[in-house]
Amino acid sequence: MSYVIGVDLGTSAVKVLLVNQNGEVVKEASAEYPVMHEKSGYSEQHPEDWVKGTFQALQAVTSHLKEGEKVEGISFAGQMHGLVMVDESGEVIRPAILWNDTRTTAECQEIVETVGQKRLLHLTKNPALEGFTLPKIIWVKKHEPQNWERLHQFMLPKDYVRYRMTGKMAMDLSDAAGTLLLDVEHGVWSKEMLDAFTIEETQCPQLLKSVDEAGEIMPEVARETGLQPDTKVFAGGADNACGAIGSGVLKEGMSMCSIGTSGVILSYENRGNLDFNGKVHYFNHGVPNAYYTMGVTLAAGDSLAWYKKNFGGELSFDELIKEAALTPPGAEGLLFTPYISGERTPHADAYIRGSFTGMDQRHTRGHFTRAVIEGVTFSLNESLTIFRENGKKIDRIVSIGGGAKSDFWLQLQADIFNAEVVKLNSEQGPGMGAAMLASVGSGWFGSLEQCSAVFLKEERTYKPQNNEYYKSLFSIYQQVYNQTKQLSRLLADIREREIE
Ligand SMILES: Nc1ncnc2c1ncn2[C@@H]1O[C@H](COP(=O)(O)OP(=O)(O)O)[C@@H](O)[C@H]1O
Ligand SMILES: O=C(CO)[C@@H](O)[C@H](O)COP(=O)(O)O
Repeated sequence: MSYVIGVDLGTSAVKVLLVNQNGEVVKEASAEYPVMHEKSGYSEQHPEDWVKGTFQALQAVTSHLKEGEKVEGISFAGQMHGLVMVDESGEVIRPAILWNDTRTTAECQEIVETVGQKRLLHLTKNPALEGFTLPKIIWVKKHEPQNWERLHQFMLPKDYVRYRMTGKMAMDLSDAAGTLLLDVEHGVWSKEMLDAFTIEETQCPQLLKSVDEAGEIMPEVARETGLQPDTKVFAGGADNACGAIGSGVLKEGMSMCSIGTSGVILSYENRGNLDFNGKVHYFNHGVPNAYYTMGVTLAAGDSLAWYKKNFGGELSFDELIKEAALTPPGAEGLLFTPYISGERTPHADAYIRGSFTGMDQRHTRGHFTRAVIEGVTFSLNESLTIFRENGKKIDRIVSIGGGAKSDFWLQLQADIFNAEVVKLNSEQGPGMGAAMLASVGSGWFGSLEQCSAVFLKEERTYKPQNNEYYKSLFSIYQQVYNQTKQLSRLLADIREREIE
């Protein structure tokens, strides 16, 4: 029997899937790692934790292989935008600065002042947002010149893990799109952007397509992970691009919702030369010559994880959600906004912070849990609303990520989105998408479409039931941002004050 492996280097954990030729996940393993928040708005991880976790999880799945069985190909999906800096000898220079780190508001302003908003959108298709990679590079240049001096190349998270397996530095187009240095339409590094910020092209890795081969597994890595040295390694892609592949979002008209640490509403685009005026992210797909647009909630699953850690006691996600399901829709007047790390879509605002509004004597933990889940889903509905207001017809959404483990949350998505929500045989879209890239690269299928016909199976569809009720609540939710914006600004000073 032959297999492929999909690695999803998420923010909360790395998840590794061993997949057979029928697209069945025969073994999966994961390893968690911490996120460090040294200051408000800061979010960092140690790349070594990713490598250790990935190797452990790989060992756990390969130990399942029987005599004569073989992993033919491996590929990667990864949390996007995170800045990994390596020196000439390939050593990591400082911890990675992640996608949900929002320290770079000043650098975003600098980018707009230097290039001009119109030109920036023309060149990169995207606005300057704190989470993207270029502002992080400028921040390091400015605040840590000693680290900048040492930079040989920068990479994104999954590229670093792949580099540690193959010894080759590379980046695929779908992930490079989130750096703000790529000419997204033409799929090349933008010389104008590089020159504007005096970054050498040699400091940017070689660009590959997601399906391209990206080196061979080094012998010592083969020993440590249980992979054979002749296992083919494919470039892979951004977790959302791979999530789209693993959701079957492979043609115009198809959409996905992902609730991982972040939350995403994503829609397929055939063309790379449309103008969304920076309202949504516009990136290269993992499908060759295709694109996608998406809106991002910074703390989607992360809001629930934060809430569980601080207020959930010993309860599991399932147990907490069981309590929430006993409370009525709307949590009897309790509203949550998920801005615990600031926000991206539709409010690109690093200073905004979350809120519970409407707390009442009668409210219990179940109400709070429901409010968190509803608030996150309202936030995603704001992205969906942008798409619909721009003429997209979205009445069917494939849902993936940790949030899709919960039937309650899937039904709530259908109710709030007013669309059919589809759950697939695996909620692990990015890992499945990476496995699909490896299977096409290994020659099992002629295209990702052919692969999806075999690999992806719809398990259940959730139909909207309670949309009218949620519509009125959503209009109240939409007011909270403007009503709390000024308060959040005032509180920012207190958040940032050092404790003596
Ligand atoms: N049983 C569950 N029900 C609902 N949500 C869950 C469950 N388990 C995990 N989650 C949510 O999924 C999130 C993790 O999703 P995942 O896709 O693994 O994230 P990432 O790829 O960012 O590491 C958690 O933060 C949590 O909010
Ligand atoms: O920043 C973005 C997309 O622009 C995030 O979606 C990251 O890619 C992290 O993804 P998860 O860990 O939540 O899957």
